[in-house]
Amino acid sequence: MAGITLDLAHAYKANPQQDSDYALLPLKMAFEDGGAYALLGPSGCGKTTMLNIMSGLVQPSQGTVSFDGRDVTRLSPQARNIAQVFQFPVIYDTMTVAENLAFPLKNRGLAAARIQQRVGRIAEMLELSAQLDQRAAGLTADAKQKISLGRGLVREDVSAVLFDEPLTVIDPHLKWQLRRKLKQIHHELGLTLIYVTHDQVEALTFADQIVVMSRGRAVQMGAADALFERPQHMFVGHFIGSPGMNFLPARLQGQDLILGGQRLSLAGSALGAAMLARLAQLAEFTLGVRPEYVQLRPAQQPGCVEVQVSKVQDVGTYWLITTQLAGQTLRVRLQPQARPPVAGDRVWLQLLGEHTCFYGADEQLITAPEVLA
Ligand SMILES: Nc1ncnc2c1ncn2[C@@H]1O[C@H](COP(=O)(O)OP(=O)(O)OP(=O)(O)O)[C@@H](O)[C@H]1O
Repeated sequence: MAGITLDLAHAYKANPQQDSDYALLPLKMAFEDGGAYALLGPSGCGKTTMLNIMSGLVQPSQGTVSFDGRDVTRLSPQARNIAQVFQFPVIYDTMTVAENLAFPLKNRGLAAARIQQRVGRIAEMLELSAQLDQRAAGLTADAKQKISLGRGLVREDVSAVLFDEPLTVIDPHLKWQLRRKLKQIHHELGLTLIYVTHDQVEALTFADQIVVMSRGRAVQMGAADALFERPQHMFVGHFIGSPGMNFLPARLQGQDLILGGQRLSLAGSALGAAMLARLAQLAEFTLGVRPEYVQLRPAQQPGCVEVQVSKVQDVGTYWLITTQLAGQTLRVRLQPQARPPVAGDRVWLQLLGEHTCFYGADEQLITAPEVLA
């Protein structure tokens, strides 16, 4: 197992001139030995490029990759001792399940008894024990991909196991089970696992630390609660959550916040002096608040804004209320209640509180402990 450090940038084209020429903009990042990480972001943001740079399938155009402090930038995937699992099964159809799982161990020259023991353990974890003697050719796509996962996990001596959207071909119900299983396997085997996905639920279920990526940039690395509670970049607020964070342009005038043409007194609000001083330096900034933290309040309550309800949806465990404030959409998640508002109503919302975030040029202006200080 190894800790992996990246200090690099990558462009597939020669002589990159502008940000959009890079698949990965300059970044410095450390993945700890034994950690479970997800690289999360939309299609084309650079996840696979980052994974392939770690495995050695792609050489970065600038900078270095280190394993436990040793520069491995020019080493092949074999020399880096990496296991990689791809979107589609990579197995030998003519071999049995057991032979497929044993293959990476035989290649390393392990003793037969040790191979049998390890194959048995991995098969049990992935619920493949009953199929060990079957030929892979006759198995379902789901079972074949489980074998691929098993082949990735079977060796104890790898530096890391890298997964590139490994559950794409898996049936939705089994997908849910396998995600949880992978997390359990991580705890049991203690391997360094790095997992690429564009699915936030997959990332949040599997990983202890998630790297959110957007257009070649790693915009935040953090645990699920940090990404939810304190997105450091507006993209994280937008991408994580269902629906994502609300964003509204805002400015300060004296002790009042101007939001959608309405004036909110900040007297008695939860915002601390440091935050107010920072906001006062800016002509305009963006207020971010998650739909979960917007509160419905009685009319004319100080510190609240008046909005018009445009849509009310019953989403089962909560109501999703869509409202409009001076041409901006603001979504609210409400617990089911006797009399939810209806489209066309005018209601009052409290947006300010300990969970409100502020952004300038897409970046969070001030971090968690200082917001209320
Ligand atoms: N071999 C290549 N040659 C040239 N450009 C490439 C190559 N591979 C990827 N790219 C480009 O680099 C950028 C990042 O691609 P990458 O595959 O790393 O993103 P991704 O986040 O993994 O997306 P996806 O989920 O669609 O695979 C994209 O603009 C892509 O078109």
